[in-house]
Amino acid sequence: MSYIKETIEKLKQTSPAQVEFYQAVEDVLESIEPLLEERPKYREHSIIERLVEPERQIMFRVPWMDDDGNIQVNKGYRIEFNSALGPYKGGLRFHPSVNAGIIKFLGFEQIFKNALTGLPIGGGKGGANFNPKGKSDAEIMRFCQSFMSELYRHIGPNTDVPAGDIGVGSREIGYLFGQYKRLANRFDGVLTGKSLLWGGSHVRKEATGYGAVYFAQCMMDDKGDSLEGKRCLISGSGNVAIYAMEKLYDLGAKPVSCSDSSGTIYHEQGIDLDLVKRIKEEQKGRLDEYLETHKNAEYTPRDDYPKDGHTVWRYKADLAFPCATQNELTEKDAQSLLENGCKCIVEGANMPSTQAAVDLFIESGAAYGPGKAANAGGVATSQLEMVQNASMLRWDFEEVDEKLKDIMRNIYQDAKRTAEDFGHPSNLVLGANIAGFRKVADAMIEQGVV
Ligand SMILES: NC(=O)C1=CN([C@@H]2O[C@H](COP(=O)(O)OP(=O)(O)OC[C@H]3O[C@@H](n4cnc5c(N)ncnc54)[C@H](OP(=O)(O)O)[C@@H]3O)[C@@H](O)[C@H]2O)C=CC1
Ligand SMILES: O=C(O)CCC(=O)C(=O)O
Repeated sequence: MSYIKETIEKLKQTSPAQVEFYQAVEDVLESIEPLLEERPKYREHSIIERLVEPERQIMFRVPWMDDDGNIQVNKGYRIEFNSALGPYKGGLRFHPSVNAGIIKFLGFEQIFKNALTGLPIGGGKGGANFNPKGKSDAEIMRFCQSFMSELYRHIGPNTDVPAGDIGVGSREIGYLFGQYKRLANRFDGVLTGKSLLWGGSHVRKEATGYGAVYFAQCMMDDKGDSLEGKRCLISGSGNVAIYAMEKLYDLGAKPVSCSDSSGTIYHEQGIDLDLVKRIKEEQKGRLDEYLETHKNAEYTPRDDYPKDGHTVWRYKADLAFPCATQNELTEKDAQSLLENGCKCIVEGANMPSTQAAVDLFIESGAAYGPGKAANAGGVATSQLEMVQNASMLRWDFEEVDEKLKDIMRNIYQDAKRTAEDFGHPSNLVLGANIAGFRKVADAMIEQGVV
């Protein structure tokens, strides 16, 4: 059995039932095989064995009271995965599907993504199996306060700096920060994605979606093409999807779909983004409400999706941006996209394509931008927020946006160059994994056995 296969088998025994985590580890380890052959020092220093083991995992009870006076209990998590490059950095996810394996896969991805940004941030992630849907503002606040009552003792501006992810937006960050400040008696940059009123950075809200589109722009440039006039499929209608669509419109492309966990909207004339923002950001509603304004749009409820995939990927388009959640794009979906002439797939979400779908994209020669590279604009801008907080400064929108563009361009170039160096030009999965891994591994060696 190969060293990589043996490592994964061991992981399955010692961390049982964490399938998403195995998927994320396999993706990285299989791509770095050529590097491990070239540099035996990584095996001599047991870098892989150390990397797949989080430095610290915190699991805690989150008790809170609902509006009817009933006591509810959720499971809270923070995984401080790797601090070789800097303080742990990564979002918090509030979603009923959250479990230890999901947080572990997200934390593992975050290590390499953060390394790729070239900024001094380590990898972490957290969350709770709490469902914010249908909860009142007061319930959300009590939940966030209870969550932070445990988390506050583990985080700090130089140790671990959480942010948002699925189900955690500016409202939740506000309640979390308020409780942190009350308990710690400190006003510092311990969370990112804060409101512009009290320490947030311009562009953080937009950064993941904008960054994914800047990454797509680099990919199209390399093909001697542009985004101008291109039809784009988007999944999701949350933070990442909305600001990806906004930037696509800015650059002359046309997003024609979006989705939420209940169904998919397809609108041939282009998604009405103001309406989606109103439904999802302001009213926290469901996407089928879109049809009340646009009777000519198509809505497919989730129950009517094909058995082996997602309706959104069955439409014809030039580019696809999966921006909802992990494993939302199956092998069958990848086949449909490619058969329909889609030439560029750019992941706004974390690990949205199954391994079989990724393999198909790579074999087909389509341009494929893996999430850990393409969606790194969010965490990179979070780091820019940390810099502004530490220096008590505020940069304007254009300044942060320019820095974001540069960072995305550098990530793209780094992944592309590394893929070429290892004899797999245009395989950005291999390029991103090797480029990210190498930085973390070298830092770990320099810091000794810790
Ligand atoms: N926010 C950020 O800065 C970053 C986010 N990401 C990744 O991007 C993705 C989206 O995050 P974000 O936009 O912040 O989250 P949001 O909570 O703002 O939006 C998530 C969107 O995806 C849909 N969705 C979530 N879970 C599922 C599911 N199980 N099945 C179908 N649809 C689902 C939601 O539908 P509904 O409205 O019905 O819940 C919603 O439309 C995630 O993978 C996240 O990890 C990556 C980098 C940074
Ligand atoms: O901004 C951050 O710190 C976290 C972003 C995040 O969770 C992610 O990149 O997946």
